[in-house]
Amino acid sequence: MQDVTTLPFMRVVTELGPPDYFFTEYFRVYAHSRLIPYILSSITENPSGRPVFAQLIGEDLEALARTARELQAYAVAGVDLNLGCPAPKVYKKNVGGGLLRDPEHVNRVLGTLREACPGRFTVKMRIGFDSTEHYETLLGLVNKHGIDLLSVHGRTVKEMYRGGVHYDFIRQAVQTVRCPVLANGNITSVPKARAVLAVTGAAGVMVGRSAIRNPWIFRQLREAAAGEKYFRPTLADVRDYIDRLWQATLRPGSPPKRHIAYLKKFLNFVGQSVDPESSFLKAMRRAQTPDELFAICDEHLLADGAAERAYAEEPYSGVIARPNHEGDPCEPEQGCSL
Ligand SMILES: Cc1cc2nc3c(=O)[nH]c(=O)nc-3n(C[C@H](O)[C@H](O)[C@H](O)COP(=O)(O)O)c2cc1C
Repeated sequence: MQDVTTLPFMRVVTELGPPDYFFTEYFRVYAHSRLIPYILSSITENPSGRPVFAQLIGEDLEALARTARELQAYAVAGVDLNLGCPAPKVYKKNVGGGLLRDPEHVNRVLGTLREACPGRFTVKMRIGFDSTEHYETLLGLVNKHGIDLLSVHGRTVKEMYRGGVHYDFIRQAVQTVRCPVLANGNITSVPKARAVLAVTGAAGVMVGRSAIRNPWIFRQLREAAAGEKYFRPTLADVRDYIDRLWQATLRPGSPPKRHIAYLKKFLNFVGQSVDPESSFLKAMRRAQTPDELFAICDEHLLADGAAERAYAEEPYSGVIARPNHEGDPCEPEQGCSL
């Protein structure tokens, strides 16, 4: 995820229980693009010991092939193509989710990247742009080009992040393609993952936003899959997570105000499971200094017996991470805002 699954966040998740695989935020690929060093560092300095796939977004065949070849010099588990980003600035350039309107060009892109990737070549896609009319054709292309792994976010681009996820379409992918499929979209907890795996028959799940809210989710999923009682964090664990995030994302010389703003993006998700009245969220959004922010965290997560309270497994209903900012999580020109 853009501006989230950075090296510092990978470090924190690694400490708390990493996923089986990571996917980098995407490298933008165009005629004169270069591999961006800070994204590359999540591959070269990957602290997790888990495989990491390098994700690309683009539509220029020559540039995609060149980039895929360049990546072979690094310890990547494979190259992943983004066919899902719903940000208008992105899809208007006919990349990410925008490419789903043009299966013929997807065919060329997949053919080019398949040829350029001697190792694994994987695809992350939504189920269509504004309808699912090309979905079957796109799944056929996944088979035609021998894609090694397909992750499906069960919404169209135009649906952004609204409404339910169409898990029946993920099931259709599982029944159609020859490679393993990861189900993506609103995998919020162990019970939700179990339900989605049962409905879709997918080989696994891909977790996005819930990893920000609940970085223990990968550990929980692994423990549950092994038939063990899985870890249930308390609010004290959440307080510790916030400390880790703060430390990991500190940049020398960066003004505290900027750092607070960055951390608040994460806390917007974290707050969804702290209390049903959004008291923590409302308070932390007002914090101006690190001292204020940490005092608010202490008050809501540690004081008066809060420390031992369970962190809710699901987000509280009606507690939203990004009020007045529906959809559009990616503003790649400015970096990405959550
Ligand atoms: C802030 C943010 C950044 C994202 N960046 C990417 C990205 O770079 N590549 C990608 O494939 N998906 C990206 N996504 C989409 C997620 O990977 C995922 O498909 C989507 O959020 C639905 O899954 P979830 O309900 O588990 O979050 C991003 C999502 C968010 C919220």
